[in-house]
Amino acid sequence: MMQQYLRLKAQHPGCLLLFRMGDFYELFYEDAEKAARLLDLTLTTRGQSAGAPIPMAGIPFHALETYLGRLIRAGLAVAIAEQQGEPGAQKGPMERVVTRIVTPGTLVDAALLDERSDAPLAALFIRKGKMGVATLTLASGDFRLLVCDAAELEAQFERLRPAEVLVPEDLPLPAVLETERTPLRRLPGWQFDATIARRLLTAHFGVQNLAAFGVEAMHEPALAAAAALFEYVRQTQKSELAHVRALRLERDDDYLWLDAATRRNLELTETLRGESSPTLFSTLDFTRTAMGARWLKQALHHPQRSAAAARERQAVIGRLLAQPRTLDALLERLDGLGDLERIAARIALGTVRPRELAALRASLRRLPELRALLEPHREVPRLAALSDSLTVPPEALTLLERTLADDPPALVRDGGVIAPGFDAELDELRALHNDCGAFLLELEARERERTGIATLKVEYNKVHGFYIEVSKTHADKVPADYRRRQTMKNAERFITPELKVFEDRALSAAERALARERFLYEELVRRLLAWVAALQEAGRAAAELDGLASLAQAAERYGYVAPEFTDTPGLAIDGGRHPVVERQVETFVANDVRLDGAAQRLLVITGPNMGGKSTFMRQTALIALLAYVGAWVPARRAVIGPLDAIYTRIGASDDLASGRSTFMVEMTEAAYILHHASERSLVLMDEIGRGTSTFDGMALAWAIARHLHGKNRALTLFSTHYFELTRLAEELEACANVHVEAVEHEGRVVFLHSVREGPASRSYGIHVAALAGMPRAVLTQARRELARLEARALEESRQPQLFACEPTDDDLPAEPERVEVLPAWLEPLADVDPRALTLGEAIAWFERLRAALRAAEGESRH
Ligand SMILES: Nc1ncnc2c1ncn2[C@@H]1O[C@H](COP(=O)(O)OP(=O)(O)OP(=O)(O)O)[C@@H](O)[C@H]1O
Repeated sequence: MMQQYLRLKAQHPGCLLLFRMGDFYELFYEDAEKAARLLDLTLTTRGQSAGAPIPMAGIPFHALETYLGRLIRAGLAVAIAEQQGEPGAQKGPMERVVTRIVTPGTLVDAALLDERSDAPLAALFIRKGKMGVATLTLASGDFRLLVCDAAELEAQFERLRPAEVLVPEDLPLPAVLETERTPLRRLPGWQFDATIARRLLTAHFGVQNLAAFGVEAMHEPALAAAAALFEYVRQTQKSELAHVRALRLERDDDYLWLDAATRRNLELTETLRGESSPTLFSTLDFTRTAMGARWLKQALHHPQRSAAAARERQAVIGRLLAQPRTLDALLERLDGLGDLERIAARIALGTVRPRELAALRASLRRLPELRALLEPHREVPRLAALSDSLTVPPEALTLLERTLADDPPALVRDGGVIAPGFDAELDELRALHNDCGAFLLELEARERERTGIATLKVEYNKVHGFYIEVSKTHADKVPADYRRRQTMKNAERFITPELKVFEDRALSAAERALARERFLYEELVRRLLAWVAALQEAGRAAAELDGLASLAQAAERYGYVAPEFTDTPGLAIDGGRHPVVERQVETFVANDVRLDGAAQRLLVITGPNMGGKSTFMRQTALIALLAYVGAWVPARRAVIGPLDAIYTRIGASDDLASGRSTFMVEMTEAAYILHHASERSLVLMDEIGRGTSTFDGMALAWAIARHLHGKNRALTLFSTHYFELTRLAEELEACANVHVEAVEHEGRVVFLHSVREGPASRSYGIHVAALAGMPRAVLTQARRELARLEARALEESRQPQLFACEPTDDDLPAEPERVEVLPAWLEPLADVDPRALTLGEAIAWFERLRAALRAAEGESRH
C-alpha cells in the first residue's frame, strides 16, 4: 500500500496527496505534518520507513469539502486518490486512482469558490524585458493573453489578482513575486513554449491559425505562458475545457492604466487594510446576483479608454433611472437568478450538480420575461444588445423540464434526480422498488391458496433475504419447487424460483435505479453542452444588466450625475464628492476642481493635516475613473477629457517584506510616475518627500513637481506640507495654489473641508496634535520650538532663497511685483506694545503678517 502511495505521490509532485483508506483520507510524511499544522489534525504514525515511524494524519471522508476549502485557501494544490472496486474483491491492497486535483487557480466547485469574485489562474513568461501573461478563469471560461513590459508585473498582478500563478522554474523570481502571498507553481521551463501553444490552441479552437484572434508575432511570450497554463489545466481537470471558446487579447490601450499603488490607494474593492468595506465597490454594490457583483468589480478595475463605450453604459443607467418601473421589474426578475456563467462552465467541465441544473431551469424560465422588459427600450443600443444576448434556444429549457426532477437532491448519488416519466427503464426499476410490499402480499395469498397452508408467510430479513416460512406441522404440504433456505426450531424457511427472481430484481433495483439515474444525468449534461456558449453569453448579459442596474440605484440614492466627455484634456468638476467618504460623514463638503492642459495643469494643495487634502485628491481620481467605467458620478457637474492613466503616490507604507524603506517605496513609485505619465494622465502626489529629512524632502518634492509640470505635462494634484512649494505657482505657467480651509476657534482648529484658491495660511500641525491628545508639556515645547524656527527662517529669508529657481527652457519665471500698500487689518498693530505680548500672541501676529505678505504677492501676480 505504501508503494502505491509513493507512486501516486511521485506522479503528482507539488500536490498534497489525500489517500482514501476506508472512512478516512490519510496523509503521510511531510504532507501529514503540513496538514496537521494547517488543519489542526492529530499527527500519528503508521508502520516504519528506514527504521523511522511514518508520520500520518487523517481527515474523515464526510468532512472532505471543509478541510479542502482550508487547504486551498492556504494556497496548496491537493490531489485526491479514491479507492476503486469493492473491498476484498481483489488480492493485495485496493486499487487507488487520483480522481480529482484541486488547486486555488482551478477551482470550479461552488462550495469552494467565492461567489462574488473571480480570481483567475495566471501563467507568466518573461523574456528580454517583455512579459507574456496568460490568464484563465476556469469558472467562466474567460481566457486572455497579454504582452507588456516586465516592469508592469506588480501593476498587472494588482489588476488581475490571480488565485495561483505558474512560472518557469528557470525564471529568476522578480521581487514582487517573492513577497506575494499568491501561491506560485514553478513548472519546467520547456512547458513554456509558443510552438506548443499554437498547436494546442489551434486544435482546441478548431482553427487553422490564431490570426483570427489577432495573435501576432509580438504575442510569442504570452503564447509561451499559455502553453504551460493549458497543460496545467488539462492535467488537473482531466477535461476538454469545452467552455473556453475564445481567446481574448488584451491591449494596453484598452483600459485606463492604473498602477498597483493606485488600485490599492483608491480602495476600489479592498481597503488599504485589506477589508472589503467601505470601498468603492461596497458603496456602489446593489447587485442582485453573484454574477452582477463580479461584473461590477471587474468594471471598476477596468475603466475603458473609450468615451463612446462609457456613454453607452451611461445611456442604460439614464434609461433605467427615467423608467423607475422598468428598473423595479428588472430587479425583481434578477433577484435569485442562477449563476448562468458558472453553471455553464460546470456543464462544460462535467461537474455540474443537480440543484445547479434546477437553478438553471428556473433561470431559463425567467429569461423571456427579462427580455420582454428590455424590448421597449431597443433604441438604447446597449440595452438592445443585452436583450439579444439573453436568448437561449428553448430546447435547452424543454430538455431540462422533461429530464430533471422538480426538486432534485444536492448529489446524484442521493437518487431522485431524473423526472418520473422520462425513462421507462428507470420508472420500472423505481416501481419495482416501491411496489415490493404489494407483490409480497400478492405472492403470500397465492401460495397459501396453492399449498393450503393458511399460516404460510412471505418475509424478508437482512441476512437471508426473502423467504417463505412454513411451520413444521405443515412440512408435509410443502410443494416440490420449494428449496430450503433455513431450518428453525418450529419452522422451515424456503425460497421458490419465482421469489428468487423477484429478490434479485428487488435488491438490485435500487442500485440499478441509481446507476440508471447517473447514466441519464451524464447524458443530460452531455446534451446541455450544445448550449454552453449561449448560456455563457446570457450569463454575461444578465451580469452586466445587474451591474448597470446597481450603478443606477447608487446614482439615484446618492444623487449622482452623468458626466460629460470632451476631447480636450482636462477635468472640470463642480461640487465633486468622495463617493465613499460622503457615506461615512454626517455632512460632506462638496468641492470644485479644474485642471486643463494649458492654463492650469498643476494644483499645489496645502492645508492642515486632517483638512481633507487626500479626500479631495482621491475623489477627483474616483470621479474620473467612474466616468470611464460608464457610471454616473458624485458631483453637480463633471466634464472629463481624454485620460490614459491615473497614477497615485499616496501615503507611506513600509514594504518591510521586500526590505524597502518607506522612503524607498515612495521614491520608486514617484520615479515610475515621472517615467510614464503623459499629458493625458491624472497624477496624484500626496505629501511626497515626507519620508526623508526636511530639506531633502522639500528639494525633491519641488523638483518632482516641476518635472511633472514641464516634462510630463500631466494633470497633477500635488498636496504638500512644505509651504515653500506654494511658490511654484509664481514660477510655472500652468500651476496654481489651492488650500483646504480651516479656521481657528478658541485655540482649536476647525476643519471646513472646503477647497479654496491660493495657498494655506499656516500649518495647524500643533493644533492637530492637541486634538490627538498630545501631552500639554510636549505641545508647549513644540510651540516654543516653532517660534524659534520661524524666527530663524525670517533671518534666513534675508539671505538668498533656498530654492531660487533657475530658469529652464520650459518655464519662464514670472518676477513677482512688490505691493507697497498696507492693508487695513494691520493698523491695530501700531497700538500693540511688543513687550506686553505673550509669546503665543507674538507668534500669531507674526503668522498673520507672513500670510498677508504672501497673499499680497499672490494678488499682485493676478
Ligand atoms: N469634503 C469633506 N467633507 C466632509 N468631511 C471631510 C471632507 N474631506 C475630508 N473629510 C473628513 O476629514 C478626514 C480627513 O481627511 P483627509 O484624510 O483627506 O485629510 P488630509 O488633509 O489628507 O490629512 P493628512 O494630511 O493627515 O493625510 C476624512 O476622514 C473625513 O472624515
